[in-house]
Amino acid sequence: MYGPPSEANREGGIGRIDVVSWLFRTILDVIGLAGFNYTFDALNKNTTPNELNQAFSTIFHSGSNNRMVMLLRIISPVFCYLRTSRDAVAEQAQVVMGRIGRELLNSSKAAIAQSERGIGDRSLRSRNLLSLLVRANTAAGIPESHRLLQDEDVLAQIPTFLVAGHETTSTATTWALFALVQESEMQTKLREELWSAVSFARHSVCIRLYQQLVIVGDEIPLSQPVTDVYGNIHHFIGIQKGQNVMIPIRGSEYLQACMGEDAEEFKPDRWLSPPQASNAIPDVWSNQMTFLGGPRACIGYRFSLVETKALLSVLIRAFTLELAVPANEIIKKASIVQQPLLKSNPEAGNVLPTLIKPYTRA
Ligand code: HEM
Repeated sequence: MYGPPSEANREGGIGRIDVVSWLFRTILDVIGLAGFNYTFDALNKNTTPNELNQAFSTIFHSGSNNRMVMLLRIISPVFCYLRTSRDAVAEQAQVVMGRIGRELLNSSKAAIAQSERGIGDRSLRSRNLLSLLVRANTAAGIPESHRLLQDEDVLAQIPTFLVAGHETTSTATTWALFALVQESEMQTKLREELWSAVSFARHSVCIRLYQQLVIVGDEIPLSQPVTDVYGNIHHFIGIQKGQNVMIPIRGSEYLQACMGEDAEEFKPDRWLSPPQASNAIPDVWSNQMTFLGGPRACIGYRFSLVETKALLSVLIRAFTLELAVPANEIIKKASIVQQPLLKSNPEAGNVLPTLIKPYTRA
């Protein structure tokens, strides 16, 4: 794993880092503070990962075999009976998460009770997803009929926000940087725009090209008839209640019919005037299904976009970035989200080796 730019690899002001691991840590710190006012301190390389960080890593980064089992379990509940050696460890980690979650919930309740009495922390830091949930359920003046969440319901949101809000955003930002390190002209153009503080809207395309999530639903409408391998023409696909459906979000966003012939190109300027046909894509944001659409759409998409924009803004303004390996060395590994791997060394896990150099404005 590549660490921070050390003296050993710092040549001519150039450092070599692994973008994946540093973004992973950054987003963990962000979701900890913004989600529950919890300090993971993951960016601090000198401290041992704290208990929740360890529990979280155990549950969600427990090896490629587990990912395979996880995918199989999504495909069919039968595979839920398949135990892996890591299941017991993951269950133990869940106990730790539950305990810490309860502590966070109790301190959030105590802080809200204090602030209602006009004492305690009234800063922005005391406002986070957990405290908003607790406040919505407990604050004086909320009618009894609106207090719908039990403690267990609130607690269940902690792992939900950690899972839904962590790897998704860190991976989106990783692929955004992957696109930018290969297009030095685009990177320079972006840097100029950022220095002149113009909108970030164009960088949405990085998410469009690389992000992918497995989802579950109960109905598939077809915009055009489809002919199956037996020659039968289908105008709709009926699915049974409880059946799992995988939506190839990434595939839908490469559709030339919607995005034009250059659909596969990294071309941020397309968003200055998006193809008319892309309006047909069901979405909550920017003519793309990255965050899905409709009632099951991502509830954290605005949060995620703000995070990604803030990170790109800070990084691109402060550094010039280059791939530290040839681009064809980076392959994409499909999982819940698609991650980068080194073709010559997949055992190294998800990495994106990158050379960074401080940018000095002329
Ligand atoms: C680039 C980043 C992200 C992507 C691509 C993404 C994508 C998605 C997608 C496709 C879904 C629908 C999944 C399904 O129905 O099965 C979803 C749901 C969800 N997302 Fe995100 N997400 C991102 C970031 C976030 C963040 C930062 C948070 C929270 C802080 C978050 C919280 C959620 C939650 C709670 C759901 C479940 C919503 C529901 O079922 O009502 N997501 N996300």
